[in-house]
This record gives sequence, C-alpha cells and structure tokens, in this order.
Amino acid sequence: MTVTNEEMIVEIKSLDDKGAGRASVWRENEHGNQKKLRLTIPQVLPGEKVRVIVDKPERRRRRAIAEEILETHSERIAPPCPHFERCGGCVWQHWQYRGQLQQKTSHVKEAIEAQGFNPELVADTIGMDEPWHYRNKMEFTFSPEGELGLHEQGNFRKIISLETCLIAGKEMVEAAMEVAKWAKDQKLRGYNKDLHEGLLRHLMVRQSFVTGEMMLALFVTEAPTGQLDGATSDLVKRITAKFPQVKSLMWLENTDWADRTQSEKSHILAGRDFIYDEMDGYRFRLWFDTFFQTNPTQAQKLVELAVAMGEPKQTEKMIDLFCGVGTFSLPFASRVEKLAGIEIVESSIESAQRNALDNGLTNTYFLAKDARKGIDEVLANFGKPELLLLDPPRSGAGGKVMRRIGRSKPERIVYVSCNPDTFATDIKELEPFGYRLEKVQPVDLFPHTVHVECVALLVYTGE
Ligand SMILES: C[S@@+](CC[C@H](N)C(=O)[O-])C[C@H]1O[C@@H](n2cnc3c(N)ncnc32)[C@H](O)[C@@H]1O
Repeated sequence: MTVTNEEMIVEIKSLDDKGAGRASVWRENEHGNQKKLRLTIPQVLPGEKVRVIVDKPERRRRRAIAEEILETHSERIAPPCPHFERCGGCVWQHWQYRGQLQQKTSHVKEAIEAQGFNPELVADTIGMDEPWHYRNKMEFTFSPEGELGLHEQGNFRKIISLETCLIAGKEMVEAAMEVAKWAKDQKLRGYNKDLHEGLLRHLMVRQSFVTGEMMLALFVTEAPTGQLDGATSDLVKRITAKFPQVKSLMWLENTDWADRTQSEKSHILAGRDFIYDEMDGYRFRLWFDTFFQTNPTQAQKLVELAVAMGEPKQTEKMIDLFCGVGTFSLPFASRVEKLAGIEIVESSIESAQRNALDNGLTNTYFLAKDARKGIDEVLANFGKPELLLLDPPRSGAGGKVMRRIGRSKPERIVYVSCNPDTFATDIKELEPFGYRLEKVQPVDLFPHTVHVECVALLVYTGE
C-alpha cells in the first residue's frame, strides 16, 4: 500500500554535497519490520529539528520540504534575496556567512583526512569582506514566453523572472533587465526546448571589475537579419545609449538541441567580439567562450597564495597544467626562467599565447593538448621542471596524470583545486613518489554555495 503525505519530526544530522540537510528515521513497514528512511531536506541547517511531510515514505530515500523549523540553528538568518526559496543559484543564504566558511573548512579537512592526511594542515577558509555581487559572469535563460531569468531549483523547465540577483555584479543585472525589457517590447519568442522552436535562448553577461568593460551575448536560433533587422537595431540603440561600458554586444546563433551556451555562427552587433579584463596587473582578452575565474576578488587572492606557496625563482623552469587562458601562467612566467602551459581547449591556448604577448612575456610556451600527453611532450622538449602548478576541473587530474607528475619529480607542486574530494584522491597518488603535503589554504570563491577552492603545496622529500 502506498502511503502519501506522512508527517514526521526529524533532526538534521549533516549536510550533503549539494548543501541540503540529511536526516534519517526508522519506521515500521506494512510487514511490521523496522526500515530506515533517509531524507534530504533543502534550506535547513545541522542540528535543526524540523517538521516535514513525506510523500511515499515506504521508499528508502525521499526528498522533503521543511514545513516548520521547530528548533533553529543559532546561525540561521533571513535570506536577503527574494528569489532564494525558488532559485537554484545560492543554497545557503539562510546561513550566517561565518557558519558557511566553517562548514567549508570542515569539508576540506574531512576530505583529506579520509585519504590519511593530517587535517591540521588545513587553514581556516579565507572569506570575502563583502560576500555579495561577486560574480563577473552570469548566464540567464529565456522562457518560451520570452521572460528572462534563472532556472528554478530542481526544475530546469521553470524560469524565475529576473528582478534582482545578489551575487551578480550590479551593472550586469541592470543590463540584463534592459535586454529583458527589449525582448518584451519587441514581442520576441523565447526558445522552447521540448519543441525546439522559438528565437531567444540565453543571455550571457560578463564584466571586468577592473576595466569595467562589459559583454552582452545573446544566444538565438536565427541570424540577426531580415525580419529581425528592426529588433536588433533597437537593441543596439538601447544598449549603447544606456550602457557605454558594453564594449561587446554579440548575437550568437545556436541551433543545437543541447541546452548550452555554444554557438556555430557569431555576429558582432556593436563593439568587438571580446572584452579586456585584468588579473594581478596582467591584461586578458575574454571572448564569450573563454573560461575565466568568476570571482575576481577571490581569484586575485588565489593567485597571490599560489605565488607565495610556489616561491618561483628566475633560474627555474615551470609547468602550468590545465592553464586555461593563463590566469596563473602570466604572474608565474614573470618570476621564472621559462614556463610551459598545457590546456586541452585550443581557443584558450590561443588566448593564453596572445595574453602572454600582450603583457610582454616572451618566455612562455603553450600547448593545446590533453594533460597526460602534454606532460610527456613538455618533458621531452623542456626538461624537468622545478615547479609545477595544476588547476584541474572538478573531476580532478586523475591517477594517470598524477603519477606522470610524480615521475617527473618537480621540487614543488602547487595544486589549485575546486573540489576537495578529487584533490584528496589526486594528492594521495603522489605519496609513493616521495611528496609531502605541506599546507592547504581553502578560499571561498562562491559565497552562499557549497563550493570551495583550495591552494595546496606539496614538496619532494625523496622516496
Ligand atoms: C579549473 S579550469 C582552470 C583554468 C585556469 N587555470 C584558470 O584559472 O583560468 C580547468 C581547465 O582545465 C582544462 N582541461 C579540462 N580537461 C583537460 C585535460 N584533459 N587536459 C588538459 N586540460 C584540460 C579546461 O579546459 C579548463 O580550462
């Protein structure tokens, strides 16, 4: 017999990797046996006692909404954003920032302890003085009705109309609202992903917090010509009049079924096809598809920490593995004899080469290759590096890459990670090669979310 809507009072034991609460209850099933039911409850905090209504509680795992908080965590606060309950962007706005930072430190400690490392090596997470409006890039989505907004949590078909966003740069939200108004005034159709029809798909907004330059990139299903001539010239007029900081207004055709911000044909509506940004005093060109750190204030701290930990010397050779457009390569290149950057995305490598030249650096060598093959090629052409920095994606570098790094025996390894769990399993691979973990510094690049970044130093001590 299926039971619907059973009321329960449960205590939140811990948080899962998406920031939701975990609780479990023993309940008797229809045969009189005790069975454990594991619950996932969003927007609660550890230790809280909550009343939930569980649909189909005879299953082993259920998701439930807290109807009432009966015992409240001392760090619970009123979430400042009106979209918090529905938006999938920030999961911890109901938690004092101090508590979020402590949770992130604990996560990193637990991850490395699980691999046998000393958790005392992990310092307290470096937070932001002002943890709002920190993102320099946002992607908004159009609903089939042409409303611009963000996806609803757990429901990728629903769009929450954009009124505000407390983590995006303020000017970026204002410019996005102007595009939303333009779409409405022009009565343009949004894209329907089920039917694969409609015009407007996504709006990407990126802005440099240093140069102020902004890019607006519209992902659409048609070329900006013919019937759309009037609409596009109206957009150009509105944006250039109100937002002179928009140095790139792009119209990007994307007719693919995949719901991603990609493009097969690009058109410049106004300005150029890139914007200038700066990090650590170095100038970067950013195109719509260029990966760049999204919290520049904290990314600057990451760069400074990486340099301080790595102690680069003018006599040394260095590898920057997973180098992207050279965020770490450029500050390090000016401090070493020569630097090789390895990265799989060709356009990022082209950008890294151009960024190095733009900044007058002539001692860099960038390679568009998979990390594993890239290391071999660099070792063959370049010799053994004294210093290696790696900044892999969330999935980590993986055992094969880590063992290649171990065999190449750099004296110092600086590991920049956006996932403490894959970081811990990756560095475990280095132990047999004689590396010792010296320190781990977590940095909060994504306040109000579960994500945490780390910079760590490993040194070669001999096998
Ligand atoms: C976290 S980003 C870091 C980028 C850069 N260090 C930065 O801060 O801008 C990880 C990078 O690894 C690259 N990547 C992913 N898989 C790769 C692989 N198998 N080999 C080389 N690079 C890869 C991605 O394209 C991305 O640029």
